[in-house]
Amino acid sequence: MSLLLHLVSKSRWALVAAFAASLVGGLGNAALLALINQALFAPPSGLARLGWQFLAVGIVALASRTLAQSLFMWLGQKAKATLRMRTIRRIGDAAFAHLEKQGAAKSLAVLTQDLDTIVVFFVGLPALAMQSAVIVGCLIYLGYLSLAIFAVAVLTIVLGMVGVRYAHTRAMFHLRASRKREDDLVKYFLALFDGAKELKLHRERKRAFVDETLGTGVEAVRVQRTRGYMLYAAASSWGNFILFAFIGLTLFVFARYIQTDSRVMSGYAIVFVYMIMPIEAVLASIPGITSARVALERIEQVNAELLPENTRVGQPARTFQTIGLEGATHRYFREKENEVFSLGPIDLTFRPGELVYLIGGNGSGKTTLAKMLVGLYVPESGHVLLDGKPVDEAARDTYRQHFSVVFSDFFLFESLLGLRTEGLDALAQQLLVELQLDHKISVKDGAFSTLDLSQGQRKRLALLVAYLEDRLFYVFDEWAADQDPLFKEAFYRRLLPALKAKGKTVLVITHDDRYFHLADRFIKLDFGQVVEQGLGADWTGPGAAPSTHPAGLASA
Ligand SMILES: Nc1ncnc2c1ncn2[C@@H]1O[C@H](COP(=O)(O)OP(=O)(O)OP(=O)(O)O)[C@@H](O)[C@H]1O
Repeated sequence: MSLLLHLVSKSRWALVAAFAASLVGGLGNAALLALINQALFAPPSGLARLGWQFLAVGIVALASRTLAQSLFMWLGQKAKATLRMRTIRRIGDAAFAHLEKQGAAKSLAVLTQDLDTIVVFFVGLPALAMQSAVIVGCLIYLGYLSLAIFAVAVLTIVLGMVGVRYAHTRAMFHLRASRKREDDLVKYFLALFDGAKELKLHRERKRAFVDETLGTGVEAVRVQRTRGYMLYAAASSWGNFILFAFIGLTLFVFARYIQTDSRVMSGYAIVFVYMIMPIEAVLASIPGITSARVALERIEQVNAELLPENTRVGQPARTFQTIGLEGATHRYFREKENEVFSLGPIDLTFRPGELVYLIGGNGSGKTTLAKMLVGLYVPESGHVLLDGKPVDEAARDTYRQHFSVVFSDFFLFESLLGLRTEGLDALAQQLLVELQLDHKISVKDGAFSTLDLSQGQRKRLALLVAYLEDRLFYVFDEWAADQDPLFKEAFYRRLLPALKAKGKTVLVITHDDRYFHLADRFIKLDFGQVVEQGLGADWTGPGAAPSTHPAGLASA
């Protein structure tokens, strides 16, 4: 709840005003009751005065109710927007390794479900505050009518609360457990889309996934939610029973022993009948409050897991002398297989204008090395070096701005975000022509007209974005893998040398051994270790003899 208090403390005056308005509204309702009771026994001459009072109190009650509802609604939406931006910022600022480990499902569940639960709670607050005020007002009126009855009423409330509290503790357990399962459900919902092809092509797989994996999860959430809400229903019935027991005892037992006149008796009757609805409403709102509490816990937990990097915003240097790794290591622990993949220790240095190929078999650690080099992974031991100096946490974000990377699992945004070059559209359009994408896409105000492209075309577009970023160090992770021979040829023979000629450092992760000789040097990885290094010209493996004959294109 501390998060909620922190949130509302920023709008504390609105909150105070909302509660005050609710209180006035609720007390106004109780005052209307008292006036009705008075009117029943007032002489005709006193009715006009009571009528005016009734009208005035009625208007005040209505106005305060409207004000309270509007304010709580406003507070609810504000809390949602603030929490949403807070979570979005947390995700944006979190270390890449944390994001990769946590996956999207947890945060997605927070950004959608949990935030909505909190708004529902706020929307329900005016009713809750007002009904509570009505109950308080009714109790005060009861106390005014008879202190003894008031004491019995308080005793009844305490008794009712003990029962509700017990049910609440049990229900909370079920609601918490069901909320935890929701994270897995969101993950499976995403898999329904991401794995649509695989599911459509295999009926048994789809059946197993939908009926067993998803079906079991959905059923488990249903069972636990139902248990939780049924406990609240039982608590609500208990509350009602206690209330009726109190009314029965007061009217039929205590009234016989306590001196009462008919005005007091009718006052009891009106107040009791009037109190039933607010008490039921308050009891009914408890599950919503609990759900909001569970939602807040999840938001706090996800935010706590996404630790922000403690980086300082600085301008990246326009040049560098060396970028490298010194004794750098990284490990992945694969829980399911109970296996560890270790990369390193790696010692490497890169200089401006160098064209380096990183080669090695599948799973040898090339992508992991690239992620460490560009500052996405922090080496578990050793360092990333910029001009011979270790890059610490504060400098890491600035360090990353040296790189432009097209990963094999790259992502394309719908526009050229963060690029403010003069004549950006024209430059992009020109590159689209060179990459033979101009018949498919156009760029207007930095936005692409479409991203519905083939994988090879999308990669060319990613290359265009990287080119426009105009960074000092380029990394391409198996870029050419999805390209046809002509583009492959253009990539290795024209584009990479052109970048090198511009003084860029280029690290190319590749399996295309027929081009290895074009590198200034190559680095070979095997099982996470550098096993071979040399000049591209000295490459003696497959494709060592450079092919410059056009016939080579066809056989690529
Ligand atoms: N996020 C991850 N969590 C756990 N293990 C991982 C993760 N990413 C990669 N690995 C494992 O680390 C090893 C190295 O992976 P990496 O992607 O660096 O290899 P690679 O040489 O780039 O392979 P490829 O040529 O197939 O792309 C592999 O065994 C892979 O299964």
